[in-house]
This record gives sequence, C-alpha cells and structure tokens, in this order.
Amino acid sequence: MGELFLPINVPLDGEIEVPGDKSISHRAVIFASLAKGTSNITHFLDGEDCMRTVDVFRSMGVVIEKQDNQLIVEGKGLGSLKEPNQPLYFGNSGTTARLMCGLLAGLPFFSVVYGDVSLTQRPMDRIVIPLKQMNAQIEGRNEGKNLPLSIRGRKLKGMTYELPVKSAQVKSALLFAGLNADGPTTIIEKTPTRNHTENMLQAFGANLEIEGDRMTIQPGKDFTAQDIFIPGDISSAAFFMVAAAIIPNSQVTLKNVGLNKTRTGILEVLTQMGGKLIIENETSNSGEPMGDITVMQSTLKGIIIEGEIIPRLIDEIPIIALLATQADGKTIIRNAKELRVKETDRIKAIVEVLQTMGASIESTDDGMIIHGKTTLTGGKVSSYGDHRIAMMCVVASLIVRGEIELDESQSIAISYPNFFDDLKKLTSSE
Ligand SMILES: O=C(O)C1=C[C@@H](OP(=O)(O)O)[C@@H](O)[C@H](O)C1
Ligand SMILES: C=C(OP(=O)(O)O)C(=O)O
Repeated sequence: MGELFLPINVPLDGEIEVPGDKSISHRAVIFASLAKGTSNITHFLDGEDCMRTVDVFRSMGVVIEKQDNQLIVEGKGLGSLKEPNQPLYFGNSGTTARLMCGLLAGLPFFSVVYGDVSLTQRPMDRIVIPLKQMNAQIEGRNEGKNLPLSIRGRKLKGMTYELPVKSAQVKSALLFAGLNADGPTTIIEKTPTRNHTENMLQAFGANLEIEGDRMTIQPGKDFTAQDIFIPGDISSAAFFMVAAAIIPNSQVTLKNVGLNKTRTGILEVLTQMGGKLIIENETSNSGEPMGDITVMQSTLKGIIIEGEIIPRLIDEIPIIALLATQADGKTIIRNAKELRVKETDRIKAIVEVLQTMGASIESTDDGMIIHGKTTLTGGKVSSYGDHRIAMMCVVASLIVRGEIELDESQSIAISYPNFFDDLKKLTSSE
C-alpha cells in the first residue's frame, strides 16, 4: 500500500462500535445452519474469514441472506446438508478450516477442502489425528498434515480425548464431530481456551455437560433456530485500546465489546502495565457478556506475560508487543509458540517489523523480550499478508517519528473491513 500518511501523535478521541466478534460470528453461522428454522444474526462480522464460512454452508444448500450486518439463516437441520459439488474454499481462515473439518467428518457425503497459500501451510494434523481416532476417513497432503484434504464423511465413534495443544479450534472441531458420533465424546482441556462453541451449543439446546476441565457432548439433539446478537470483537478493539493507551491525551470508548473471560487477557495486561481503563454498561446475550470499554493514555511499565493468560490474548500479542515498546522496562512474553503457526510466523513478523521501526526487541523460541521505552522511527515493513500484523503497523504509524512504508493493507478486511473508517472517526473528532 506504500507509505502510511496518517496523523502522527494526534490524540484519539471519541467512541466507536467495533465490528462483530470473528470467533462468535463463525459459530453463529454454523449453529444457525444446523438448526431448524430461521435464525437472525445481528452485528455479524462480514469480514472475509466469516464470509468463507457462510459460503461453505451455501455450498451445502443452506439459504443465507445478508442485509448490512444482519445475517438471516434458513436452517433445515443437521441432516439436511447436501454434498457440495465443488471443493470448499476456506481462504485464509484457520477457524473455518478446523471447525468445518470436524463437522464434515461426520456428515454422510464426500468433500474436498482447501485454502489460500497461508492456510495451506498451517497444521491440520492437530485435528486430523483425533478425528481419525473417532473413525473419520480423511486423506490429505503431507499425510494429512496440510490442506487440501479429502473427507469421506461417515458415522463417527465417540471418544475421550485430552487436548495436547491449547486450541479452541481443535476443541471445537471435536465437539462438532461429536454431534455425529455413535455415543458421547469427552474432551479434557487443562488450560481454558475461548469457550464460544460451548456457550452456543448450550444456547441452541445441545446436550453438553461441563464439569471442571472436561466436557461431554451427546449426539442426537435437534437444534432450534435462535436470534443472536454478536458482541464487538475484543481482538479488533485491542488495536484502538492500545492506540489510546500510548498516544498522549487520548480517550477512546469502544461500545458493546465482548467480555468473555476466555478472551479478556488484554484487559488484565493493560491494567498490570499501568493502563487506565473503565468498563461500563455490562450486559450479555446467548451466554456471551459484553460492555463498553474506555481507555485513556497513561504511563506504562513492562511486565511478564506467560502461562494460562496466553490463550486468552493469543491474537492480541502483535499489538501488545507494540504496547510494550512504549512501556518503561522489560516485557517478556513466554509460552506463545502457537504464534508460529498463525497466518504467518507471528513471532518472526512482530520482531522483524518492530526492529525495523527502531524498537529494542528480540525473539525467543516461544515468545519475545521487549525493552522500552523506545521512540519508533519508521521504515519499510511487510505484514506478510497477516491482518493483525498490518493493523499493528498502522497503529505504530500513529506514533513514529519518521514514515512507515507497509507493503499491503488489504489483509485487514479479513477481520476488520472498516478499520480505516473507525480510525478516521477517532482521529478527526472535535
Ligand atoms: O476458535 C477460534 O475462533 C479461534 C481460536 C484461536 O486459534 P487456536 O485454536 O489455533 O488457538 C485464535 O487464534 C483464532 O483467531 C480464533
Ligand atoms: C489466528 C487467527 O485466525 P484463524 O486461525 O481463524 O485464521 C486470527 O484471526 O488472528
């Protein structure tokens, strides 16, 4: 996209409603498509990733209409899905890939699934191995480690499985597979990851029991259509929370943001670093809490981010790294090796981008160490086609002394199509 001509050190001021949560939007389309009746989904994220999930269900015969940010889904039940006559394209979306494979493995037809260059490199064995233990018939490139995969769906066997990787996508894939199993499927999760699938299973009337670190799904329950309001995405809000925290005299309110505890690690980190934030107007819908978050600029200090909090802020680490460059002292991020298998190797990308801009940051095997506070000077950087790296670069451009030349920004439409409009609103208010 070339040079980012954005206002430098202009305070961010005002309020916006960030787009709908990406994880919850994917799940809302899936559940509404499996349910019987008409579901209205309000504040749906029409980013590219969620539209891939919509297209997949359209290819299986579900009528889905989009009116602005409202999605109307005419579900006819799990048994009504039809064999797609073309390969299913998952684009850049890891969530679509993992969740859909779990579902397709148990449906009585054949499908072929593939993705873009980035998704084709991401690990699929984390779902293929446990799905095969449930009797799934899946073949794929690199012995099933990567897309494309071919899936001959059939009745699956229930099983008990302890998750070896802290991944909500793997957990969700197995819960969806469990809907088409011959008996109960129990999943043991030692470190909590986002629980939107569990919340929505319960909201649609599935037979799901959760006890401590184990959950059991029983097949055989029909789902009834629901009206769903999708909260704002805290992972999108994070970019403006950080911008407000680091640009002098800023104050930003983000309305109706999802506050599910499995996602709010960023709020804890901001507070521990000395950030000022207020949460107001808390409500909830379909088991998902939400509220308004106001963030003000403040003096920040470095902290250690590790352990159980990591899955609760995994997608926010690119913007947290930028935040840490503006905090006094050392910030250490550990136990985040999963970042290496996201849209790009995010540890490598974050470190490269921020080093180019003049930050003092080094990578470790499972994270990074950042020394602050540094004045960023700009430079020529690549997002590697990763939406979160691209948005981090745009926020950085608001505080750099020089200019940032970013190679692309189209990827931002994957999760935040109106990102630049929202940025403009916050930088141009009186
Ligand atoms: O289940 C989900 O919606 C997601 C889970 C996380 O991935 P993993 O399950 O791979 O950790 C997250 O990084 C991704 O953006 C969305
Ligand atoms: C990792 C992400 O998404 P996905 O895994 O669905 O591609 C993300 O949005 O940061």
